[in-house]
Amino acid sequence: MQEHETVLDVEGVAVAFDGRPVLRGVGLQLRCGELVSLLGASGGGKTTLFNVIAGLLPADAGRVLLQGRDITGQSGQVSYMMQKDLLLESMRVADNVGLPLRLRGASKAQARAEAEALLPQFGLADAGDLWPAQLSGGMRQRAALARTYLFSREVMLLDEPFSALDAFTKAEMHQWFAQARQQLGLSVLLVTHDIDEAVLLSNRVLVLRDGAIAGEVAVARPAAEDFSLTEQFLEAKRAVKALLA
Ligand SMILES: Nc1ncnc2c1ncn2[C@@H]1O[C@H](COP(=O)(O)OP(=O)(O)OP(=O)(O)O)[C@@H](O)[C@H]1O
Repeated sequence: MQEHETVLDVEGVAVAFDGRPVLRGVGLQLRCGELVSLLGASGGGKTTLFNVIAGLLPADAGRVLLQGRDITGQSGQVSYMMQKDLLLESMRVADNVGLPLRLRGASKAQARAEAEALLPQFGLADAGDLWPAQLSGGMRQRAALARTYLFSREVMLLDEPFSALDAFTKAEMHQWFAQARQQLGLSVLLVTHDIDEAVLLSNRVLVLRDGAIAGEVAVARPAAEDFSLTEQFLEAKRAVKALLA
C-alpha cells in the first residue's frame, strides 16, 4: 500500500446507549503510515468508537472500511491495544508476543521464533525468556505493542498506551515509539488525554466533541532536535486547545 492512500475509513458512525447518543455520526480517515490522535473529554465516546472500529460493538449507523473493504461489525481485522497491557503472567515474553500467531494456528516454536525476531525492534532484544513480572513498565508496554503489531500490521488502535507510565518513562517511550513507528511504517489511531503526547506523536490530531469530530489540527514537524521546544509544537498545541475549549 502506498503512503498517503487511505487505509481506514470510518463513515457516519452513530452509537446510543439506552437511547442516549454517545456518537452522532463520526467520520475519519487514516492514511497509510500516518498517526492520528483522538482527543476529547472523558466519557466522550473515544473507546466506544474504537470498539466499533474493532468490530466489538455494533453501531446503530455507519460503516468501517479497511483498505476499501467493508469490515463493519467484524472483529479480528485491525489490532487493538487497550489501556491495560494484559500480558499473561504465566507466559514468557516471547510467548506473550507470539500469542496472536498461536491463535492463527502457528506452532509454539514458530510463534516464538517470529516473536523473537521482532523483539529487537521493540527494544526487547534479550527479554524473550523473561517473565512479564521481570519487566519494567516501559518494557511491558513495548511487549504489548509488539504483540499488537503481530496481531495485524495494517492498522493499530492504541487506547492510552502510555498513560500509566511515570513521566520519565513516558518521555522515553515517546521517543522510541516515534522512531519505531517510522521504521515499521505503522498506521496508528491513538486515543489519549494528553495534548502534548498527541501533538508530539501525531501527523494529525482530531478532537471528538458532542459525539462528532469537532475539528482537526495538522501537525507541521520541523527537523528539530527536540520538537517539543519548537514554535510549531506550541502552535499546534494552541490550535488543539482552542478546539477542545
Ligand atoms: N456498554 C455500555 N453501556 C452503556 N453505556 C456505556 C457503555 N459503554 C460506554 N458507555 C457510556 O458511553 C459514554 C462514552 O464512554 P467511552 O468509554 O467511549 O468514553 P471515552 O471517551 O473513552 O472516556 P474516557 O476518556 O474516560 O476513557 C460514557 O458515558 C459511558 O458511560
